Amino acid sequence: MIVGLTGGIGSGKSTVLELFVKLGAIPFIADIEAKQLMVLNLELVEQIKLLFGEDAYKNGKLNRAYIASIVFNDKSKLSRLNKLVHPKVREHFNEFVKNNAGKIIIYEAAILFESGSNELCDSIITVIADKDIRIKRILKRDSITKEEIESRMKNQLNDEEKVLKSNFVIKNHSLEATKQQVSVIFDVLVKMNIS
Ligand SMILES: CC(C)(COP(=O)(O)OP(=O)(O)OC[C@H]1O[C@@H](n2cnc3c(N)ncnc32)[C@H](O)[C@@H]1O)[C@@H](O)C(=O)NCCC(=O)NCCS
Ligand SMILES: Nc1ncnc2c1ncn2[C@@H]1O[C@H](COP(=O)(O)OP(=O)(O)OP(=O)(O)O)[C@@H](O)[C@H]1O
Repeated sequence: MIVGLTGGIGSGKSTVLELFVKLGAIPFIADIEAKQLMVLNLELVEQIKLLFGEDAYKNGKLNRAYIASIVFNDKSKLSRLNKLVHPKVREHFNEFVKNNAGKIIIYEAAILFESGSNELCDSIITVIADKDIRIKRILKRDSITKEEIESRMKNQLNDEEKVLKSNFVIKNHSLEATKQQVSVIFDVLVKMNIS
C-alpha cells in the first residue's frame, strides 16, 4: 500500500513521517532520493551541468544553494530540473515498492501533487500548519531568509488545494495532537491494507 505524505515547506512532514515509522510504516523520502540521484546518476549529473553549468557541483557535491538561487526564481528552470529528476526518482521508487510488497509505504514529498506522484498513491495525507508558524519553524531550523522561504512557497500548491485532493489531513500545531492524529490514521491504514 502506497501512502503519499505531503505538505508545504515547514509544515512538519518529516516530523509526521517519523511518527508513522515508529508505528511500523516504511519510509521513502523523495527529496533524499532526488538529492542522492543528482550526485550518483552520471547521466543526470551531465544533464544538470548542461542546464546550470559546472557551478552546479562544488567538490563533487551538489551546490544546492546555487541551484536553489536559480530555480526558485525561475519557473522554467525549475520545471526543466523537475523533468530531469522526477522520472529517475520514480524508477527508484518502483524498485522500492517491489522490495516492500504488502507493507505500508509512506512516500514523502513536498511536491507530491506538483510532480504527479499522487497518481502512484492509494491514499494521501496532507500536513498543514499556519503560514506564520511554518515560517518561524524554518527560520529556526535552516539558515535561510524569510524571502527565500516565501519564494519556495510560491512554487508549491497552497494548503486549500492540497486538502481538497487528500484522504487525510493532519493539522500540525501541537505535537501531542499530531501524535494522536497519526495514531488514528495509522489504524485506518492498517485496516485498509488488510482488506
Ligand atoms: C533546488 C534544490 C537543490 C535546493 O535544495 P535545498 O536543500 O536548498 O532545499 P530543499 O530541497 O530542502 O527544499 C526546500 C523546500 O523547497 C521546496 N522544493 C524543493 N524542490 C522543489 C521543487 N522541485 N518544486 C517546488 N518546491 C520545491 C520544498 O518545500 C522543500 O521543502 C533541491 O530542492 C532540488 O534538488 N530540487 C529538485 C529535485 C526535487 O524536485 N526534489 C523534491 C522532491 S522529488
Ligand atoms: N508540532 C510541532 N511543534 C513544534 N515544532 C515542530 C512541530 N512539528 C515540526 N516542528 C519543527 O519544525 C521544523 C519543520 O518541521 P519538519 O522538518 O518536520 O517539516 P517539513 O515539512 O518536513 O519541512 P521541509 O518541507 O522544509 O522539509 C523542524 O525543526 C521540526 O522539528
